[in-house]
Parts: sequence; structure tokens; C-alpha cells
Amino acid sequence: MTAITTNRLTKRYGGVTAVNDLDLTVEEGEVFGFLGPNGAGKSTTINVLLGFTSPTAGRATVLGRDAVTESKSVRSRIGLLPEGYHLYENLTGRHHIVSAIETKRASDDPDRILERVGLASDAAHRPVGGYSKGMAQRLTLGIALVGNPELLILDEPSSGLDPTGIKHVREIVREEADRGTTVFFSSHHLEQVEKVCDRIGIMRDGSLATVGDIDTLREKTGGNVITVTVESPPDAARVRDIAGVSDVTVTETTVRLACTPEAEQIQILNRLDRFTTVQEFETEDTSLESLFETFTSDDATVDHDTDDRSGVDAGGE
Ligand SMILES: Nc1ncnc2c1ncn2[C@@H]1O[C@H](COP(=O)(O)OP(=O)(O)OP(=O)(O)O)[C@@H](O)[C@H]1O
Repeated sequence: MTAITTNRLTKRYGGVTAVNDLDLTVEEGEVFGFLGPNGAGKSTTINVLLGFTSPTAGRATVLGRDAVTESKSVRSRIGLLPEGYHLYENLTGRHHIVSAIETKRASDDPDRILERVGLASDAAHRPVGGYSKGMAQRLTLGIALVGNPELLILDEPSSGLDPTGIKHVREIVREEADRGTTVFFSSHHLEQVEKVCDRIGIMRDGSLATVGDIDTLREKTGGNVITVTVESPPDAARVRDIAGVSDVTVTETTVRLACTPEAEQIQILNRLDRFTTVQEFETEDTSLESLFETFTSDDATVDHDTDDRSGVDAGGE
């Protein structure tokens, strides 16, 4: 079973199309990074998945149930960390966890959850009105973990967290994935996404611009960057003419070569060696940040053939 499937999902607000014909599939047990620039339609999609808003057209299925007509039963199986979760200032952190356990009719040990999210016992007994942003975020994550949810929907989970907290979120996400939980992780924190997600989908203007694991996306967008240490600077124009080189930056001691996806690195280095002496080289992977730019910049094109899984559940549409 897939954890999330949307088929031609569309949501319009008046003249604004927030989500446009979206086909998305998230497999059970995967950590899926849901990315996109501001206004791309991420929150609207999440709101449809949770049954908080109805689609204008199309369908969303979550944990095998219809997100609109069976939203209550869907929500009981989900752990949600929404952006800007409302906490009750006068209640303690522990009290929040206890009430979440009662509401979900779960049997969790509240202290175990507080310990998991790194809220030390004295903090857990203080009213949350005095919490820092990061402590409030840890508590919200704790609330999401109540009841061993089958699907965790995390909207900007690293918001307000210090580097230790950010690492801690990653560890919790991996632990949850290891016990079979599906994690739907929406974030602008690309470094965190790159470290924790199995697959990512990048939204743009309400549709998926691309989806896949990061290595596959790297292959699609092409190329690596090779930084070469050289004996003397070669003529940049001649280096630029080497087949497979898309961009060149020359300094006194280095040549930085952006290569096309199909380029043979060794041939490029051999050619470069004719214009200078290659001493050593290093290859860098394209960062998720530059992939994100590739798929969301104004001149980016939507990658139509990436999600081969979408068609399977889309009833052949
Ligand atoms: N309730 C609403 N009424 C009118 N327009 C809305 C509403 N909710 C969202 N929109 C519009 O839909 C589009 C998508 O918004 P959405 O909040 O889903 O984007 P997002 O990807 O979550 O952005 P961000 O990264 O800024 O949170 C935007 O143009 C937004 O203005």
C-alpha cells in the first residue's frame, strides 16, 4: 500500500490555483521531502491530505482512505507537526503530551516522549508560555509522536531549533522510518532534507516540478563539478571548448569545471592536461540547493517523466 496518493489533485482559491493537477505518490515507510518555494502549494496539499480543506478537483488517498470523506479516521493514524502549532501558555509541556495521549486514546508513557524530544524533566514541568522557540518546537514534535502514528506529517520541523535540535529531529525521523512509519517532511531547510530524506518532490506553481531520490535528480540535471589543481592557469576559452564542459572558472592554481551529465571526466581531464599540467582533482556532487534552483528558477522546465509511480495509482490516467 502507498501511504499517500494524489490523483490530478487541484485546489483553487478564487482565481488562484494553489495546487494544479498534482499526481504524487509516497510509499509506505519512506521519508519523503516535500520542497518548493513560497507559494508553491505545499501547505495547501498538506491541508487537503489532512481533510482540512476539500479539493476543487481530483482525489487524495492517505493510508488507503479518502482524505475528504474519511478524514477523521485518517487523522487518527497520523502524527502532525504543523507550522505555527498553537500551544496553551499556562499548561506545562508534560500536560500537553498527556492530553494528546488522552485525545488519541494512546498508551504512551509521557515522560518517555518528553525524553525522546529532549525536553528535560524540569522544563517539561514548566508552563509553555516560558518556552523558547526551540523548546516549543520539540514539544510539538513530541505531540506528533503520540500514539505511534503510521504517517508523520512534519511541516518545517527544524524551525527554531539549534544545530543539536536539528540533528535530534533527524535521528527521530530515522528511528520512526526504521520502525516502518512513513514521514512526509516539508521544509525549506535543504541541508536537513538532503541528510534525512529517501526521496524528494519539488513543487512549483502547484505541480511537481520533479520527484525522485537525490542521486537520480543529480543525474537528470546533469553533472558534477570538477575542481582541478593545475601548475599554471590555462586559457579559459580553450578549456570552455572541451566537449562536455558547460562552464569554467580559472584562478592562478585551480580550474573549476562544470560538466554535462554525459561527460566523461577522464577525457575532460586528459584534454585539460594539454593546456596545463593537472596536479590533482576533486569531484563535487551537485548540492540539493542547486537542484532546487534548477527546478524552481523562472526558466526551469517541469520534469514530466520523473514519477513513474504516479501513473500506477492514477488508474492509468
Ligand atoms: N486560504 C487561502 N485563500 C486564498 N489563497 C490561498 C489560501 N491558501 C493558500 N493560498 C494561495 O495558494 C498558493 C499556494 O499557497 P501555499 O500556502 O500552499 O504555498 P506553500 O508552498 O505552502 O508556501 P510557503 O512555503 O510560503 O509556506 C499561494 O498563492 C497562496 O497565496
